[in-house]
Amino acid sequence: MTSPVLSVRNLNIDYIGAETDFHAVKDVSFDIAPGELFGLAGESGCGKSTIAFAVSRLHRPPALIRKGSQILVDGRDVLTLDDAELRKFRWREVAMVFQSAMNSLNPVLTIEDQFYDVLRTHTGASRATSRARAAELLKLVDISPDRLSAYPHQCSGGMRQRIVIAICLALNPKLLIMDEPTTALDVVVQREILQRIDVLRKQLGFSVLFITHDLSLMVQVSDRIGIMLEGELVEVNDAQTIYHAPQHAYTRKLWASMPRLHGVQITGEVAP
Ligand SMILES: Nc1ncnc2c1ncn2[C@@H]1O[C@H](COP(=O)(O)OP(=O)(O)OP(=O)(O)O)[C@@H](O)[C@H]1O
Repeated sequence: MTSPVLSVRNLNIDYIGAETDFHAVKDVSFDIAPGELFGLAGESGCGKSTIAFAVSRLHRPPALIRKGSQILVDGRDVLTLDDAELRKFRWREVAMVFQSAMNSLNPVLTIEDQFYDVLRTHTGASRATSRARAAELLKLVDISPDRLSAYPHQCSGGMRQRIVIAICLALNPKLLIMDEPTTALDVVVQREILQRIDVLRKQLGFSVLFITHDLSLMVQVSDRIGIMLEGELVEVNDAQTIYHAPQHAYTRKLWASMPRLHGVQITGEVAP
């Protein structure tokens, strides 16, 4: 078997409180293979975002990762990285698209400058090199390079979200983490963005950790899915099994709680 890009082993995360600690992630283990799109689903508060932040080493106090937890990216434990190693790790190894990331673009910088910021800092790129690379990246997400001179407020929500994804792909990360990346967008735009991600990961070979509470959307785009319940990973299966023959009682309960899609395709293509 090919070595996984991400291997999470016995991950335990607490939120430290004044009175008591809250055990938000309980002994979670899973792998993501190269090029795989792995979905993490479960109701609000089950610990999905806490895992996403830990994998990108963006977790902050009061979140505390317990001893004995391991997060291996390409075999290297990211929990042991020092500050200098972390600067190289972020964007190059793992990039993260947050919930409503479209609002994270700097409103006073043009789209070109937002790319330049990342490319100059991490690769020392000149303005001309950065501009050429930014144009290439925008094309990947179906945006005309004419937009380079625009400001974020001149772009639609869906376009801004795709720009954030393009910036995330600028340094060819091995893993793209998308935490509810399209929740704030309408259904058609959501679908377009996820279709684009599906094409790109096949073309460029990166893996994706995709987080949403929307299981119907998830089965349409994921290879495998992990179901979380109150901090525990209760089932990991391929998308077909999660849809047609869920093994865990909680997965069945999740399905029962949402409108079932008819004619859903789970071959990687999003159903029309
Ligand atoms: N800074 C914090 N301090 C204390 N508890 C927190 C903090 N952040 C999150 N939690 C708790 O940890 C648990 C897991 O939260 P998390 O955001 O990871 O869930 P989630 O599954 O991503 O939910 P959602 O889908 O609503 O984003 C929740 O019970 C939440 O209330």
